[in-house]
Formats: sequence, C-alpha cells, structure tokens
Amino acid sequence: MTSQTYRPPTADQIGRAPKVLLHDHLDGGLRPGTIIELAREAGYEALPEQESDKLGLWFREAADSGSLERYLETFAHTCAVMQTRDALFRVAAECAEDLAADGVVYAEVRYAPEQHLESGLTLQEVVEAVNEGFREGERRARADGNRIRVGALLTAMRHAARALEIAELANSYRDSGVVGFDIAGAEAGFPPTRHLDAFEYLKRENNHFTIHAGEAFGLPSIWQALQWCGADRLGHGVRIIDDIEVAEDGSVELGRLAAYVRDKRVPLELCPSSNLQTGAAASIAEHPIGLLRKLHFRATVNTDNRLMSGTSMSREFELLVDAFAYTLDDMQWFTVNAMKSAFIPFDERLAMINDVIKPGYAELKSEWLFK
Ligand SMILES: O=c1[nH]cnc2c1ncn2[C@@H]1O[C@H](CO)[C@@H](O)[C@H]1O
Ligand SMILES: [Zn+2]
Repeated sequence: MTSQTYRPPTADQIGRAPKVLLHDHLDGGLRPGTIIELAREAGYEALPEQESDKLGLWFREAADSGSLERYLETFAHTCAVMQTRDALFRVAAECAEDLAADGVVYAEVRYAPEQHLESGLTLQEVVEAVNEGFREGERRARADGNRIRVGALLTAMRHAARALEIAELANSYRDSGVVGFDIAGAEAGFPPTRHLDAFEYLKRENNHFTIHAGEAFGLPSIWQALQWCGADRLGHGVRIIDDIEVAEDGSVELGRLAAYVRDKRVPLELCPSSNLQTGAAASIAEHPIGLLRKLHFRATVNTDNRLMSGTSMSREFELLVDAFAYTLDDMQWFTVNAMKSAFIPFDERLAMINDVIKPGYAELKSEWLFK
C-alpha cells in the first residue's frame, strides 16, 4: 500500500471535518419532536402525524414527489408552528446546535420573515427572535465543545410582492446578524426580474444577495438572476448543466452562460438530495455536481431542507463520497469554495479558511499515518 491509495473518508471523519453551509432553510430544518411540541403549544391540529419518527418520515415522503410545487406544500406545517417569538427562538437555537453537532463551522441560514406574521409579530420582531436564537445556539454549541458561526439570510417569497420591504429589512439588520437576502418559492412563472426593485436597492446599498434559480426552471432563470438582477450567488443553479455539452470522446463545450458562470466564479449552492426530491436530478451518481466539480465551477455542497430530505451536511458528503469516490481533498475543496463565497467580510472568510478549515482537514488527512 502506498500513500497514493484511495482512502475514502470514513463516516466518522466526514462528521468531524469542518463544513460550511450556505443554503439551508430555517423552516426546512426543524426537529420533528420540536414541531410536535410547538404544535401542541400553539393548538395547531393539522399535523399529519403525532409521533416524531412518523412525522419525520411523513415530511420526507411528502417532499419526494418530483415536483417543487408539491415539495413546498410541506412548509405549511413548519411555518404554522413558527409564529411566536419563543417558537422562532427555539427553532433557531436548535438549528445552530444541530449544525454545530454535525461539524458545520459556518452557516448562512435563510427564512422568509413574511411567513411568520400570523400571530401578530412584526417583521422586526421575527428577525430579532431568530437572531437571538442563533446566538443562543452558538453558545450551547460552544458549551458542547463545538464552534459555529451562523448568519441569517432574509428570503422574500417570489409569488408575493414584499421583496423590496424584505430587502430593506435585511439592509437594516446588516450589522446585527443578517448577512444577505434571497428569493425563494415556486420558480416557474415567477421570474427573478419580478423583484428587480429589491435587487437594485441592495446593489445601491452595497449589500449581498443570492437568488433561487436554475432549480425547477432552467437557463433563462439563471440568466435573469445574474444579468438582470446581479445575484452574487445562485441558489441551486444546477440547471447550468443545460448549457454544457459533453461529446462522446469526453470533450466538453460550455455555452456562453455556463462559461460566464465559471469564468466569473459564480458560486453554485448545490443541494443534491433536495434535487432528487424535486426532480432536478435522477440520482446522486447522475447529479451534475460530479461534472461541475471536474470542470472547476465554484460548486458548493448544501442541505437545502434537512427535515424534508432527512439529511445533514455529513450525509450529503457521504452520498457524494459513495457516488464519486471523493477524498478529504475534494471535501476541503468544496468547503473552501463555500467559505470564499460567504457573505461575511473578506478578512473573516480568509481567517476561517486558514485558521479553521485547512488545519481541520490537515489533521484528518494525517490520521492514516498513525493507525
Ligand atoms: O428548494 C427550494 N426552492 C425554492 N423555494 C424553497 C426551497 N426550499 C424551501 N423553499 C421556500 O423557502 C421558504 C423560506 O425558507 C420556505 O417556506 C419554502 O417555501
Ligand atoms: Zn432552497
């Protein structure tokens, strides 16, 4: 055996490896047990199951329809129990704790404040409750020996008409826990240019945003998100594959848009398991992430909705390691890509890469020497 031998990272190493998460929905990551308790407290009676294992399974199955629209219907139950300050605080704290326990050192977690106003909270109260929850979760993680930093992204729903207001909200909290803005929801029929005023406002404010694009709808959505709206990153962006030709001899040709995305190092927030559920990819092995990584796109690995996909960052990496024989070096490459693409200041990103991520992987990569 030489040092060239392929040593797949073990599940234990994947778990301990420092990971960076840019695309995770707060309302798509609740613990099933928490949903049941919060529903009881709120008198919400429409939950499809009353036992946490069954409820977890229900979410995974209901989200597994092959359609983004049906996938999104499951969020009615999570949003229903996230309508008070205490509920938002709890969900945010548990989110930070769960991510930290999974080895995530930096996360940007998104949610749509406009979906949490049903019991009379103001938009500001929603943001403050979630921020306080994230701070609490960071503290609990630290007490457990895990380090994590969590920033919030405020999402506007693309079928609604509050994007400018939410963009202003994000801007007003930019120095207190909100690192950027996003739009989400059904993609077909709701092009990003509907919310151009919000994006233009954020650009004038020198603020950052990502746009869900190229998930359920293809290249025109990606093109609009980048060239009309000026997105810093693409939420999913997986359909950029439609602009890449692979010939029988293996040679690859990029169309103009794919070339632009790669040349400009546009970050792709890829979410493999989520894409299988919404029908954007047929299997992990066939997921475009394999080719995009080979072609050196700025690809990142993300969970999207841990509850609906029954996943975690470690699980996403385990699936990718199985499908593509990735090494710890590949994992580090995805992780550094994500950290480079985060919305926090450059000096902090650099310190995370040099002082947390690289030493973490160096430690893991040396373990085989001492076995
Ligand atoms: O993969 C996705 N594509 C588009 N929208 C999504 C996805 N996952 C979640 N949401 C939507 O974003 C809202 C705020 O977090 C969720 O309520 C859900 O409607
Ligand atoms: Zn998403």
